[in-house]
Order: sequence, then structure tokens, then C-alpha cells
Amino acid sequence: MFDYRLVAVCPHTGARAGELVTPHGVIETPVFMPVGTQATVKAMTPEELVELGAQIILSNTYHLYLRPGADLVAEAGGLHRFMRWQGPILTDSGGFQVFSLSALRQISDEGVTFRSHRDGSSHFMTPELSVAVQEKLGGDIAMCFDECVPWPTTAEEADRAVSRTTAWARRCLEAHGREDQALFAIVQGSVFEPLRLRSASELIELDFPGYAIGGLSVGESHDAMYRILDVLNPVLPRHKPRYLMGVGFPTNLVEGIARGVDMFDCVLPSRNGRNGTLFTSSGRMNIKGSRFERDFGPLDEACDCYVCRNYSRAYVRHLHRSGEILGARLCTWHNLHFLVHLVRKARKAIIDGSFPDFRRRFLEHFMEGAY
Ligand SMILES: CCNc1nc2cc3[nH]c(NC)nc3cc2c(=O)[nH]1
Ligand SMILES: [Zn+2]
Repeated sequence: MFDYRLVAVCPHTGARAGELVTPHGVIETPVFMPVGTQATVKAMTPEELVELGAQIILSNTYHLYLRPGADLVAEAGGLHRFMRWQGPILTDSGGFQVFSLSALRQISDEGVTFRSHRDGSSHFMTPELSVAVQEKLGGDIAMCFDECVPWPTTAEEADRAVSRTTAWARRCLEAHGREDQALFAIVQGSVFEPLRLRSASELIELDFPGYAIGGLSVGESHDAMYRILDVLNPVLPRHKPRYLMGVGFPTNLVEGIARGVDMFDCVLPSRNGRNGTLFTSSGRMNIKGSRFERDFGPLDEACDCYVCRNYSRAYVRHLHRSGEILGARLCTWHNLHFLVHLVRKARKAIIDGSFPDFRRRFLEHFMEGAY
């Protein structure tokens, strides 16, 4: 039903290539997961996601709980049927959005009282409710309800959140009964190494099928992120998947893979796509720039996606400057393809033993803000 198998490990860095077996298919890791917040990866159809190589997508419990509600999705037959995505789905637990999006009213050991950012209605989210909602949504992987502290924070606040996150993880485990759904834990501890080790050991003791690294990509430096990954890499179970939440930028993906991360998600490719910011093999570029006005070449010469095979920079620039919906769609499409295939190329390099070379070449070419 649910199993992770190591396929290859880079002897120099510890980067891993693996296979994650789920009820809706086998995922080749490392994997980049497009974010489909409200049961849609914005502007993309499921067929287009398959075409660009997506294997597993994410959906957000906080949003779907508020609208259309988990009961409606369950009546539709679950998320796979509702949105016509036949591959694996991971649902987050709402933990992060309740803290980051809602008008937070109160947090206690019992749960979180918050006001919906949509209509101001008051709600009380608990680990048990988060699990019940995710079981109704029917994803293949559900996430524990955790407390992600903002950055910067104090060691005391981070320490309290680690204890609460462990207590809530225990309650999620108790409440979770859906056999065809794996429940992942989320390691917290902010940028404090002793707290990260305590959070990891307490959650490992509870024996989850997979472990997410939370509390990062919240404003801390890349060095701080990498230091935490270096601390957790040797202690997280080798034969279980590691999921770095909310990451990320291309260079962060490659550096995360080098530190033993298997799964990533990030809204950047979609969000940047909608404002014309593109990831290309030679860095980031914004297609609205005047230098592309008469550039009839592809967005990225080194890309073989549907967009780069069929449209020019001049055309996509025109679409964006004209506010045409197709502009957002084509840039989203290319960006998702870019990240999905970046981690796919990394996986191939890990398997054929050339990952250090791949990592060096990629970082050399992808100078941030090259254009
Ligand atoms: C599953 C919900 N819990 C949960 N989601 C997260 C989502 C994130 N997204 C980002 N950067 C964009 N950091 C994150 C941390 C967490 C985190 O610590 N916890
Ligand atoms: Zn492309």
C-alpha cells in the first residue's frame, strides 16, 4: 500500500534516488510537487500536468475546509474524482495556513481558534479535526497538524512549539484510521539545532511512514536552512521519505537534494508564472522586459516543454503585457515543467553517479537574476 525504497545514494553528498509506492501510483524521488491549493493547480488542467511530468500534487486543507467543505468533496468521491487527478495527492494539515492566512484568535494545547480570512467566520481547528478533514478529502498522504513558528523567534517560543507539535502529532496518529492514506509527521524547532534534534527524536519514536521538515523557507537565510538540513539528514530514518515544505527556488531544490531531501513543494512556479517571472537554464528572467519585444526564440533554448516548442518570447511577452490569461497559463506551464524536470535530471544524475557534477554545472549556469 505505502512503501519507500532507496534506489541509489550519491556517495559524495548523500543525495538519494528512491521510489515511493502509493495507492495512486509509484513516485520517483526526488520529486517536485505542484501546489493545487483549492483542488486545482492554478491555470493547468490535469492532462496538462501529466504532459509536463507532474507525478504528485498538493492540496490545502485550510482552504478546502472553508470552501467547498470536506463533506462536499467526500460526496464527490474524494479529491481524485472531484478534480480528475488520478495520480497521488498530498494534503497539508492546515497548520501553516491557519497561522499565516487566518486572523489568528487563540492558540492553546487543545487547538487553534481562528477567523476565516474569507468571511471572518470563527473556527476551532484541532489535530483531530485536521485528520478528519484530510480523511474525507482522501489524499494519499496526509500531514500532521503542527505549529510552525514564524522566523525570527525565540528559543523559548520554538521550544514550546516543538512540544505542542509532538503532542499534536500523537493525537493525529491516534485519530487517523484511514488505511489507504499515509500520515507524515512534521519536524519543527526553527533554527535551533538542539530543538530540531528533540523534535526529530520524539517524532521518530512515534514511527511515522514519512517525515516533513517544517518551519523553514519562512524568511531564514539559505545558510540557516542548509545547516538545519545537515543536522537532520543523519538522524531522520534513512528508509523513509523526507519532505522539505515550501521549497522552493531552483538552487534550494538542488541543495536540498544534496542534503538528503526527497520531496519538495512550492507555489513559486505558479505564482511567478502569473507575473511573467520565468525559471530558465540560465537563471530567472521576466518576460515583460523590453529586450524581448522582438525576440522570436523560445523562452528557454534548453527547454523542451510544450511552451518552448511552440511559442516565442515576443508572443508570451505580448500576452502578458495585454493581460491575456494565456500568458499566465504558458509561463506557469513552463515553470512547472522546469522544476519537475530539474529534480528528474538530479535523480538521473544520482543514479548514474554524476550528481556532484550535475550540482556544480547547474549552480554555475543558474546565476540568480541572470537576465
Ligand atoms: C502541513 C501544514 N504544516 C506546515 N506547513 C508548512 C508550509 C510551509 N511553506 C513554507 N514556505 C513557503 N514553509 C512552510 C512550513 C510549514 C510547516 O512548518 N508546517
Ligand atoms: Zn519550457
